[in-house]
Amino acid sequence: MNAMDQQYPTFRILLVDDEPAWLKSLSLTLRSCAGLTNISTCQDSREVMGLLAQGGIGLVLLDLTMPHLSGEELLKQVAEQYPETTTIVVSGLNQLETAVRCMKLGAFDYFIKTDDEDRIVGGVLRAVRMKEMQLDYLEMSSRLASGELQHPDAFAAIVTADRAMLNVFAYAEAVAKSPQPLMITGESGVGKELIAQAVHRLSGCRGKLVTVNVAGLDDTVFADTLFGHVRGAFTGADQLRRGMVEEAADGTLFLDEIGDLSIPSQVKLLRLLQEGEFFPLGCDQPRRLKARIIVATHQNLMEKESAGTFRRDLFYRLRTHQVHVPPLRERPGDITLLLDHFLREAAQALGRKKPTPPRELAQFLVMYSFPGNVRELKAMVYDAVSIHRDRMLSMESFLKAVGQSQPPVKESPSPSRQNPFAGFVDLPTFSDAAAFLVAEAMHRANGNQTMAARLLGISQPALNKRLKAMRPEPV
Ligand SMILES: Nc1ncnc2c1ncn2[C@@H]1O[C@H](COP(=O)(O)OP(=O)(O)OP(=O)(O)O)[C@@H](O)[C@H]1O
Repeated sequence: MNAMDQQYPTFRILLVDDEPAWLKSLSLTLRSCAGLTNISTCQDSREVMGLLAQGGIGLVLLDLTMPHLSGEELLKQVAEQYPETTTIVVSGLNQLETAVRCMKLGAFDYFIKTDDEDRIVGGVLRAVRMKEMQLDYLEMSSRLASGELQHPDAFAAIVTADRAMLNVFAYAEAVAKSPQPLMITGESGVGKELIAQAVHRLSGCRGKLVTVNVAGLDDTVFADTLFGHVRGAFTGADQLRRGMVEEAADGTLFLDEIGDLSIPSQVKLLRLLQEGEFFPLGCDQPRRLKARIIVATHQNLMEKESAGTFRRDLFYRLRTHQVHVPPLRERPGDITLLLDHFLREAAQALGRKKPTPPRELAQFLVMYSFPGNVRELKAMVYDAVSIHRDRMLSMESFLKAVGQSQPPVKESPSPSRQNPFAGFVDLPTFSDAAAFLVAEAMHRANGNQTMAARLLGISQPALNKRLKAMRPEPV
């Protein structure tokens, strides 16, 4: 056995045959035609199990007619003891029954030595890819199971301590190197683009991250933006235009707002993903897709697919890997962290000292639903910092922002507008009703008097007086 350069693939390919000339010519062919360099050879089939025990071998190519231990017997032993190892038979025997028996024993493929060289090379490459996908999958599963991030620095721009967000990071890291598409879903402003940037960083791709917002692009503009055109492709095309797919070569193409894509553009995108090639307008030479595709949407594509406005085949293709970023209101702990982060960032950007937020601000924000998510919080903080004058940040701009962006009260009568006493047989007294109301407001405001007073529409001193009056007399 002689070890050769350990380069590609990451696992070793072992060629087993008792004819040294065949071993030499096969390894040379695999090296020169397929770029496979991580190859070892073995002339004595009795040594194979020992070599497998040392580890690192992912694929075995074996002959059938060998002295001492036949290829078929060896195949049986490998399948039993190393089922994760892929085996390919390359035999001198052109017998259908033997081939069927080998496949039943678990061989991945069966070739005859007189087969076309291209066929053998193609079969080996198929097995290598399959093995790579298996290893990829195993690595992904173990990373997900461990829950630990190998490169937390890739997510440094994303401020969070939320468990669900950390799970999103673990998943994103696990699939970052996969060539398959990734779909990022979540409400507007939750940080989907930041996740796409982190995945690109983790992918190890040399190329750029190219972002295209596809919302509002009609089909012609979509095709031109993605695929580009050659000079003279249409009237006015006096310059060649490189499409974004080409710009993103060896990198990532991030298609934002994918839920807004028109049906004809969906067909074009599906073709790109299925065939792995595209034609710039006016060009009859296909170009290869060399970019990894990430898409994002705030829409429910499953619903769009049921309604017939999003193609099912594209939907399933795009969500090979899928990650959902939770809305900000579901991660209240992050609100305080993000408030502090944006206060520092805004103060720095505006060349001011970081203001101190009033104590009740964080509690107040936690009660807000943030329809615009982190983007909305960021805008609120920047606005407040830009207008504040004192050392202490005022609540005013936050109250105003929340008042303005709360969704309008629905048409249907809300419970608060119905008469809560209508069903009572015995009415409570005025003071009992007021005490219940005050207790409920304090509960909803998490004990914050300023907030509770706002909910009741009275001043804070007035609320304070009522609270004191409600306290039981000391005995
Ligand atoms: N966890 C976070 N930490 C720091 N900044 C964040 C975080 N999440 C979002 N942001 C900031 O909020 C803004 C919106 O984020 P981003 O553009 O990634 O959201 P999105 O989900 O892609 O929005 P849309 O659906 O509208 O495209 C950006 O300025 C981003 O930097």
